Amino acid sequence: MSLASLVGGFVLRHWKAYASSAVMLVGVAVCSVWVPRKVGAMIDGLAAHRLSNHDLTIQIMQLLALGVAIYVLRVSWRIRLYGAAYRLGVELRTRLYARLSNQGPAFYQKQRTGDLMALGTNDIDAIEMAAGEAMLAGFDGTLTLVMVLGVMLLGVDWRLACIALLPFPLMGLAFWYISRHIHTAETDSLKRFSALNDHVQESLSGVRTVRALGLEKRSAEQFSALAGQAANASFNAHKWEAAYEPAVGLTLAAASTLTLGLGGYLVWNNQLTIGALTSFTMYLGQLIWPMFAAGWVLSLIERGRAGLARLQPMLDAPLSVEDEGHLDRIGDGPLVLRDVHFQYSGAERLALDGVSVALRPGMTLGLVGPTGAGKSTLLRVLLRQATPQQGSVTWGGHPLASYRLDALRAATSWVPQESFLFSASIAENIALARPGATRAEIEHAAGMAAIHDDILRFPQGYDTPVGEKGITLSGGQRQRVAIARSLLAESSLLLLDDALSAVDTGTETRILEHLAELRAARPELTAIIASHRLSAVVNADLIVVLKDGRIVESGGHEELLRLDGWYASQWRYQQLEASLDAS
Ligand SMILES: Nc1ncnc2c1ncn2[C@@H]1O[C@H](COP(=O)(O)OP(=O)(O)OP(=O)(O)O)[C@@H](O)[C@H]1O
Repeated sequence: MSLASLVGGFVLRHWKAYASSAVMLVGVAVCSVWVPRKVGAMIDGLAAHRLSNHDLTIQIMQLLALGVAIYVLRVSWRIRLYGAAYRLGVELRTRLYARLSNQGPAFYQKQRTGDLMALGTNDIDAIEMAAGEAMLAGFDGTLTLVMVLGVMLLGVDWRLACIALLPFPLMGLAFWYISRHIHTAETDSLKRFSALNDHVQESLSGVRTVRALGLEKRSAEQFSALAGQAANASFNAHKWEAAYEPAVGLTLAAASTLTLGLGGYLVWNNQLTIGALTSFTMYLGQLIWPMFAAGWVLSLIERGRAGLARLQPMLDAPLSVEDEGHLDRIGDGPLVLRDVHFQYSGAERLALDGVSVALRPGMTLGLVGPTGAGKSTLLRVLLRQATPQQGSVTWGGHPLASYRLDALRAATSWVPQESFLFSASIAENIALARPGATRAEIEHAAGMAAIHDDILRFPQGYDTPVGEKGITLSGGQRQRVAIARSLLAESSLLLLDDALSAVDTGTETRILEHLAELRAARPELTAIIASHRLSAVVNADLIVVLKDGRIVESGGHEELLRLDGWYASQWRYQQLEASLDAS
């Protein structure tokens, strides 16, 4: 979509605001055009001694009234127009946010957070300016230009008007040349600002790592370099914008010279009065605004076009996970993966290579294997964050893709390896999965996740703020808050992705006991526990060992020990490690 159709469509939808602004603008233009005529008539009246003191006072009062009317109308129409234009920013931001929140991990793997943030702020600001400031200056400038030219041609002297207009085509040529450079410079400026934003976002998110590695100086140098590049790019755009001013100045100087030359000649030959020449010169002065407005509008339009060119691909980016399902209730029946193959884009080998597993409702699957074996990827397939290139996944007798994403998400609770806490209280963080949950339900879930006692020790208990603006929880505490969140959701599929890795074995045992109680109370709850620590999966109904994306062993704990493969050797190793730790 072009900027013109975007802004045009917006103006049509908000035509009342734009139309009332235009009416007020016409009022401003009429009043402004009237002033020089009045001044010219006053001068001629004074020169001819036709004006009495009383007449002069009345005329001066009328001029003052015109000035006040112009002021009031200008303020009112700006308020009206800006009041409408800011809504375009809100609309675009809402669209961008909605699109981004529906994108999956594959999209975010290719995009930089700081860049997306810059799009939502700087670039949309530029587009908003094109619908507000540019429309304002464009309307105002065009109307003033038409009226002033009309009066100059028809109301003062057409010969003067024609000669004064001679330099204007050259100015148009200069404007065209400058605006092309502004577009390039603005595109570069927006890109550089994004890069700077990205650096700030990344280094602030990783500030502890930056400090721990002593990288402050290097990070500051990188920031300084990026800030310098952003400033240079912005300066370059402003340099081009500044080129409008001399073009306007030169055009006006040439027009004034030509006018005074011809005007002087006409006055000398009694073909023009001094008052008319004064009016004409004042009108010429009134052309300064439309000319500056033209430059300003062109540069705002180029800025808006550059912003839209960066924003549009994000709004149009295909969803990395399509939501084309129609079923909104998960059917009864097993969760079945059949010959699932999945390869990340750009990866050289398959992350899942022919995986087949069937889980009856209520079963617990333990997913183990060396690092990089494909455990998290398998969970991502179940979450529909990754779509297998081959094979099928069905749940309750229907392919996963036939469910609506919100239905799937409501039925699934996922605790990722790195759990994220929002800037809110602990209670609010737990209740995210079920916003209407009572305090008793939140505390019950926290008890199941073995975090209740820790929470009571925090300064404000469950109301303690966490996340960026609150206290920092330990990795284990964060994991347990995330587990509490997932248990509160009461969904039918629980996915734990190495979610107990940061808790000690005693806490792990307590959580697993609570999970066993939960499964006894809710026999339909299916759980998949991916873990490096085998103690987390010993009681699972089925344990699957993944290696290089393939299932290399599967069975119950005892069965796998008897098999004496990777699982058995890993079990012995981990048992030995635990006994060494205990001694
Ligand atoms: N986003 C990605 N893009 C490309 N390759 C990826 C991506 N995520 C994972 N991989 C690769 O896919 C393979 C499986 O990774 P996965 O995270 O599923 O393993 P894992 O068994 O969960 O590992 P860990 O136990 O270390 O968490 C690995 O080789 C990994 O490097």
